Amino acid sequence: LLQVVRFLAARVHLGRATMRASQKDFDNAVKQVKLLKEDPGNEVKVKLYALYKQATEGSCNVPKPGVFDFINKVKWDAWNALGSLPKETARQNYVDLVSSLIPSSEASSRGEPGTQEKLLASEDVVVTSEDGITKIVFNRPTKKNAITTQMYQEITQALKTASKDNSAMTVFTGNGDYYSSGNDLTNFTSTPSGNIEEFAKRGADILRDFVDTFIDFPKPLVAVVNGPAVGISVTTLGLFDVVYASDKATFHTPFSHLGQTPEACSSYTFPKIMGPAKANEMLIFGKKLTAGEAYAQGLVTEVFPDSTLQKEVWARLKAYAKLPPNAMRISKSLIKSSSEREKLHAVNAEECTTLQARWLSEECIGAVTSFMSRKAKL
Ligand SMILES: CCCC/C=C/CC(=O)SCCNC(=O)CCNC(=O)[C@H](O)C(C)(C)COP(=O)(O)OP(=O)(O)OC[C@H]1O[C@@H](n2cnc3c(N)ncnc32)[C@H](O)[C@@H]1OP(=O)(O)O
Repeated sequence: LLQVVRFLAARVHLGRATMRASQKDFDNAVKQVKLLKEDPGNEVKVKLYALYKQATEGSCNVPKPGVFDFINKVKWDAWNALGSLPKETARQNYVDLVSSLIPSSEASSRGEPGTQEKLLASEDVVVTSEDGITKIVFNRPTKKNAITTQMYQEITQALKTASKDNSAMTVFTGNGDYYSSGNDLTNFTSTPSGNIEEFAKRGADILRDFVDTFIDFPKPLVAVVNGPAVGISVTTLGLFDVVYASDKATFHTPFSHLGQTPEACSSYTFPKIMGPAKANEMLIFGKKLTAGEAYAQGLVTEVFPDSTLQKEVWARLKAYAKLPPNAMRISKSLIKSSSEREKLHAVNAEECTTLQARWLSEECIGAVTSFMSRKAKL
C-alpha cells in the first residue's frame, strides 16, 4: 500500500507538468482498459481505480470502509492518497498509465530480457523490440543504406508505432559499414509516371511527414552512428536526443554539390547546436566532419572506438531503458517544449517547399544525372 501511495504521490507531482489529456483521450483509455488482454495485476488496478475516481469525482468524498473490508479499504486508501489532485491531472495520469499498459496493434510488449521481437517485416528497414528498446535499422548495406521512398514511409510508420508501444526509447542504427548514405538518388528517377513535378510534390509531402514524426516523437530518440552518414541521415540527428558515434563515422551534408538545400530542420537546429559559423560551413559548403569534429561541435554526444561501440553503447542503452519511462518522456517534453516543436514544424514546412522547387532545378537534375551515369560520387 505504501508503494501505491508513493506512486500516486509521485504522479501528483508529475501530473502538474503535463495536463494535456482531453476528455476524449480519457474516455478512450477507459475503453482500452476493458480490452486489456492481460491482467495488469492488483497494484496497477488499484492505481487505475484511484485515478479514475479522482478524474471523474474529484477528491475522495466517501467514508472509510471498515477495517475488515480489505479490498474496499485498499481502494479507498489509494483514492484518498491522491488528496486534492486536480481532476485534469488525474485524467492525464490515467491516460499515461493506460498507454503504458497497451501495446499498439503492431507493437509488441517490452518483452523479457534477451527476447527480441520483429515488429515490421521489411527487408530495408528492420524494426525490433527488446529490453525496452525499439530498434530501427537501415538495412540496405549493399547500397550504403541509401533511403528509398518506401523506406521513408516505413520509418515514419515505425516511429508512429514506437511512440505508442511499451518501449522506453527508440534507437536508430545502420547495418554494414555505413550508417546511411542519405536519400537514395534513384528516387528521382523512379517516379512511376516519370513526371518530375509529380515526384517533387510527392517527395516533399513524404519528407514533411517523415520529419514531422521525428519532431513529435515523445520518447528518447537515440542514434548509434556506426559509420559514415550523408545528407538526411545527418540532418535528422539534430532532432535526436542523444547521438553516439563510432570513430569511423563521418558527417557529410553535400547539399550545394547536389543543387539542394538543407532539410530535417537542420537550417534551424544546426546553427543552434554548433553556432552559425560551423553550421554554415557544413550546410552551405558541404564540409564533411569527422566523428571527433562532430563531437566537438555538439552534434554527437560521445564517440566510441569502432571495435567497442556496439558492446559499450548497447549496455548503456539497456540500463537507460530501465529508467521510469514517464519521467523520461516528461523531461523530453520540457526540453523540446511545444513552442519549440511548433517552430520546428514551421521550419520543416519551409524547407520542404524550398526543396520541392530545388528538385526541379537544373543544378539538382544535373547532379543526380551525374551520379546516375557514374560520373560523380561524393
Ligand atoms: C524524398 C526525400 C528527400 C530528402 C532529401 C535528402 C537529401 C540527401 O540525403 S542528400 C545526400 C544524398 N546522398 C548522396 O549523394 C550519396 C551518393 N553516394 C555516393 O556518393 C557514394 O555511393 C558513397 C560516397 C556514399 C559511397 O561510395 P563507395 O565508393 O564507398 O560505394 P559505392 O560503390 O558508390 O556504393 C555502393 C552502391 O550503393 C549505391 N549507393 C550509395 N549511396 C547511394 C545513394 N545515396 N543513392 C543511390 N545509390 C547509392 C551505389 O550507387 C552503389 O550501387 P551499385 O553497386 O549498384 O553501383
